[in-house]
Amino acid sequence: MEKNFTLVEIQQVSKSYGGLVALNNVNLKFSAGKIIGLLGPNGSGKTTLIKLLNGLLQPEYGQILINGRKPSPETKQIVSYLPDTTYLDEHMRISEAIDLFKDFYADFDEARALHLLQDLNIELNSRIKHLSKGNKEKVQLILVMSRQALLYVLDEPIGGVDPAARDYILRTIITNYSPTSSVLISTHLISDVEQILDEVIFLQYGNVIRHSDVDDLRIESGESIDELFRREFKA
Ligand SMILES: Nc1ncnc2c1ncn2[C@@H]1O[C@H](COP(=O)(O)OP(=O)(O)OP(=O)(O)O)[C@@H](O)[C@H]1O
Repeated sequence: MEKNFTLVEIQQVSKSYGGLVALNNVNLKFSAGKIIGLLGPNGSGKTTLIKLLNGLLQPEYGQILINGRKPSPETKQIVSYLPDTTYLDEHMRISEAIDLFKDFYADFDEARALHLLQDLNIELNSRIKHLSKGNKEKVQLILVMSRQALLYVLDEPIGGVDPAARDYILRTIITNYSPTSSVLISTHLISDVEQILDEVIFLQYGNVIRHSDVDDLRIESGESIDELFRREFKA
């Protein structure tokens, strides 16, 4: 598969909850080999877009294609998704969660997961429910990033993680993904994450107001992405 082929196409997608428009005619294309930041104020539609990509919600209008296919059980085999809530059974031990991922995903790299857990001093025998909030997040992210997926979709991956571990995790994200895969990261921790981003999407009231190359945007605005975000979305 070539680098720079279109991995994800979001075509004229709208989604409402009752009368509230959460996404309004969203058009986006993601190429392979990119780390893309999905940024926007609270309630701008980031999680809604992520749930649509993962087939947890259906668009009212438009369509989404991932590697040419609509979100489905087939695309789950190529999309590795970190939700914004705990997805593991809290009673499980970490070793059991690893077994679960091994059973579920043919692309799961157990050796990689074990190596990352060891680097972050996380005990395999611990039960998920006994972990601190930050360590729980680390475990979930490690499992998701240990798949050899085509698309990683990470909804707020480092909110509860301490700054030192954040840097380690961000480095892990850069070194893990291959030139044919892409990473979509939704986050409010822009200054931490912007160092690894290739592209950025700004959402506001369900509309895409920017989708730009990060270096171009920095040169054009003379600001960091964090500064630009704060200025554009000033309350
Ligand atoms: N299940 C739901 N039922 C009704 N409204 C919803 C539901 N989920 C989201 N919304 C509304 O849709 C809009 C977009 O929400 P969404 O969670 O996608 O935003 P977000 O950008 O991820 O926000 P945050 O940064 O706070 O996580 C908001 O106005 C929210 O209140």
